[in-house]
Amino acid sequence: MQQGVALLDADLRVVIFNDRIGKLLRAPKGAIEVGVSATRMAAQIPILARTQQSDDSQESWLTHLLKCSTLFYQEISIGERIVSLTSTPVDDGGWLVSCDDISALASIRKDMADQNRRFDAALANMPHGLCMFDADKNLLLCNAGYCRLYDLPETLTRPGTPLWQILDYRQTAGNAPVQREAYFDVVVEAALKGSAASENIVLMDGRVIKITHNPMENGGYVATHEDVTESVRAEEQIKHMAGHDPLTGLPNRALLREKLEKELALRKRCALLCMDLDHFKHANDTLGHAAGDLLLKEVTDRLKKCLGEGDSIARLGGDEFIVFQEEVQTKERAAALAQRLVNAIGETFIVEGQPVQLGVSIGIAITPDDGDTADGVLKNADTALYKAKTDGRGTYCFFEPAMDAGMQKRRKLEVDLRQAIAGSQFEIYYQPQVNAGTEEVVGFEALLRWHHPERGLVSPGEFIALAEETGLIVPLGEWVLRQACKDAASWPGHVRVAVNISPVQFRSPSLIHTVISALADSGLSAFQLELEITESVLLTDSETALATLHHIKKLGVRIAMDDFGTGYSSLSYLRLFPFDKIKIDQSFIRELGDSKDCAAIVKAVVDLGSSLGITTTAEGVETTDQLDQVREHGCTEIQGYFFGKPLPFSHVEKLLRKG
Ligand SMILES: Nc1nc2c(ncn2[C@@H]2O[C@@H]3COP(=O)(O)O[C@H]4[C@@H](O)[C@H](n5cnc6c(=O)[nH]c(N)nc65)O[C@@H]4COP(=O)(O)O[C@H]3[C@H]2O)c(=O)[nH]1
Repeated sequence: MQQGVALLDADLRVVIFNDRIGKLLRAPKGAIEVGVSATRMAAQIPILARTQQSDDSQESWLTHLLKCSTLFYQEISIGERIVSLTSTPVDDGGWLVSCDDISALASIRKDMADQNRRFDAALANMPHGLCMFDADKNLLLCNAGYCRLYDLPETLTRPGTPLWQILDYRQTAGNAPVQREAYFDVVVEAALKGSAASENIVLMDGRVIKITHNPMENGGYVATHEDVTESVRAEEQIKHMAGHDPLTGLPNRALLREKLEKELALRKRCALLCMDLDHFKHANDTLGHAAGDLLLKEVTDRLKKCLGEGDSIARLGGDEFIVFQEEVQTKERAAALAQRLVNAIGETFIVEGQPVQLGVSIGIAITPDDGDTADGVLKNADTALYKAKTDGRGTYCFFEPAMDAGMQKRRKLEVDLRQAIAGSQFEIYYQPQVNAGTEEVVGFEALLRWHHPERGLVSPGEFIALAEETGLIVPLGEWVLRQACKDAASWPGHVRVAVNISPVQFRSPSLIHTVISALADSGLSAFQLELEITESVLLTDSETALATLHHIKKLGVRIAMDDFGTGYSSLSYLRLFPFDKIKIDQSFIRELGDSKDCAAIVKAVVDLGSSLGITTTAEGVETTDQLDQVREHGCTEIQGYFFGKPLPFSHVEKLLRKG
């Protein structure tokens, strides 16, 4: 038997006992014997007389036995052991005393108490709110985090508090869910019906609380409440950044495409206005990028002000914007918006105290007529934009299917052009320039020709503009310059070669280096080289352009102003730079016979040239009549079919040999 037992009679004397009791109580020998009284036992075994420290009873075993007749239970520490001591009154007035080693049980109980304490502490320190409600939506328990989250008074945290009472309080405190009904449906009712889920609930004070609720077996639910405002904001920010342009805050291409796809699915009639700022690159280059950014923000503000209700705007990058106009029943509505945009951007901007003039070109496509996919509509609006730009910029243009064919042709030409540059399909033709008096050849103008594998000889009028737009003119122009120098190096020293330099090529930072190395590689004297530029070179960033011109002129290379008279300010540019030559545009020469004005202009230019000591060349002289007139006006040099069409290099050699 594990238990120790002893039976006491009504006089509290031992009637019977087993050995185990003495061992468990660590009784000295003879302390428990038949006939021994409880008082004597207590004297021999002190713990039986000691007042209890634990339990509710403050009595000792002996005191209780002497005055009481109810069951008495004690736990006593004896050395390392915990021993239970139970004294049960028996019917004839005696007691049955039993004791047991409950050390193992006591240790389990202690562990459980510790665990409970730890659980309570964890509950109190939990950063999240935790609450439990029963099936009738009455509070079972909540932790400190829950109270902190909603600033609940203690009276509302007591078990039994109805949920509606807590929510009413939160309503007045300003932190109830914004959509209280929805909160009930998606969280409370769902949990009570037995489904576990997680929901983000927005509160009246703007915070976002993630509520995770789990149904309990008894029909109630337990929920955690976590303040996720910060992470939701961060997530929103990241999402916003993915769909927006950081500089202007406008939606970007990805977001625009998304919106467009949605509208297209509804088959609504909307307008897409694809915009490109005119002269922005120049402003950005001259003012610097910081000012360029300010300018773009200002542009954005102006564009926004032009929009009507339901219209939206996006930035595709650089100086490209898109306006999306909803519900466009008539083209006039889109045209009116486009005109407002053109007018707004046409007004002078002031950036860092500097006036800046921009413009905007707009291509318009209407859905679903001009495309039923986002990419299709965007492409067509872009095609119309290209047309608006070639129509002279600062204007708008609606997409027409015929434009598409033109655009495809242009794309094909671009592909061909790239292949041509890589595959050496170019050749330079040379057109003689003669002295007006002696008719001696003084030079040749280098004119580019393209031997297209399918189309045969293609003239520069068809591809120079495209080469400029795509930037291909830079490598192409460099090839012309190097080849022309190489060819001219075999000519007599007094025969010059004139090479056209495109404004795009002129702005390229490598131009000066290219000129120097073309001369060095070919061995051509700098004085034999003439660069022909048009006034558009000086139109933008004239200070840098003038510096480049001076640098090249210092090398000994001559500079000619081409197409003189076709621009607006040819005359004023003559004051800015000491040109070596003015080439009077062939449009004046062609009209010489019919227009007195043209004759007067040619005369004025020649006079101006002679007073400034500048050579004047009449371009496009085809007839004896034209030749006589330009000679009469005093032109120094002549170029035109009258003296010779542009010829391949091999013919030039023969011509020069003939003298
Ligand atoms: N009807 C008529 N035309 C005449 C007469 N005399 C000359 N022409 C043509 O007038 C153009 C003169 O060249 P441009 O004004 O510099 O105009 C050139 C020039 O601006 C550009 N270009 C040609 N080659 C190059 C080049 O290597 N680089 C650059 N950047 N542009 C070039 O292409 C333009 C056109 O070149 P082309 O077709 O070769 O046309 C040439 C020439 O063939 C004439 O008596 N009657």
